[in-house]
Amino acid sequence: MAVKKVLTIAGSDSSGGAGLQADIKTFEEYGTFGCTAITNIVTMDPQNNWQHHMYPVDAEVVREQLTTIFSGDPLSAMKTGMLGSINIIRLVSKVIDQYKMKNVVVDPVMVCKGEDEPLHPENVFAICDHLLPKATIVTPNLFEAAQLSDMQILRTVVDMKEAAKKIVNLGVQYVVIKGGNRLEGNKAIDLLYDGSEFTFFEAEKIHTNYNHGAGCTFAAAITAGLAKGLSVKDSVAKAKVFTTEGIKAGFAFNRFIGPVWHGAYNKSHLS
Ligand SMILES: Nc1ncnc2c1ncn2[C@@H]1O[C@H](COP(=O)(O)OP(=O)(O)O)[C@@H](O)[C@H]1O
Ligand SMILES: Cc1ncc(COP(=O)(O)O)c(C=O)c1O
Repeated sequence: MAVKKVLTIAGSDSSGGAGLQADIKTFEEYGTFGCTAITNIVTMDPQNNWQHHMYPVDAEVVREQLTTIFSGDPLSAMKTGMLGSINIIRLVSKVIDQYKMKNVVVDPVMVCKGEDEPLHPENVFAICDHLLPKATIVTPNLFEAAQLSDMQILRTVVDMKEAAKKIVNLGVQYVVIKGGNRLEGNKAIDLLYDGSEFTFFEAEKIHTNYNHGAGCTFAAAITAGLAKGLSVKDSVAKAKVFTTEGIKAGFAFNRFIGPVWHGAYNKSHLS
């Protein structure tokens, strides 16, 4: 059987843990073939407390990358990460229609970990208007879920349920809200909602700071699972285990940051 082609439209994280680097590493671990359209190049400054700098790619260049990618056989699934501008969000929306894409995973990246303001608040509205009605699943963390649902910061599972209902009302088929490290308690709880049923996915909370790229890895794993024909629920269940293994194997990249290791799941399951 031919290998399944999958796409990420995302920013580049040169440190290798997050962004499109996380995505293609994860796609590869799942045995799928990853294509990338780069929207931003993110650099981090070790002389300046790891301050992030964003170098946006022109929307026209993103369009050319997408034309390259869609010039062959159809893709089985796609995900979006850091999109950066309304023009790029609109472009992605058009491409989903033009190529009749199914299995669309939207990771509504608004901040890099540790920050608490959306980089571009206007993009939140554009994601809601142009992407969510066309997406199979959206994968916000607690902060992003609060932004999408126009709620205050989410603190409890009850808050997560309320936000999930509001987000599905925006037109997306499924939402999975990642409680992760930020939810109080000793479990990392994620909540999947399809408009009628709530499903919880739980793992022991791992006490680590080395979880850079966990969100990207989780969304990329869902994307690859869908491409391989898993249901949404099974894709999320497998992505949860895949990401948890990655976090357990996280390591210090330098004194500022520690990425997950995308190869951990297969290493532990194959050896
Ligand atoms: N410390 C942790 N222990 C266990 N699972 C975690 C931990 N931190 C995050 N996760 C899980 O990793 C996945 C990504 O979540 P998160 O890190 O919150 O996303 P993001 O990178 O978008 O903020 C989710 O399944 C979440 O529950
Ligand atoms: C390009 C890019 N995308 C996404 C993210 C978000 O990463 P995470 O998966 O840790 O939330 C980052 C964080 O640095 C990034 O640089």
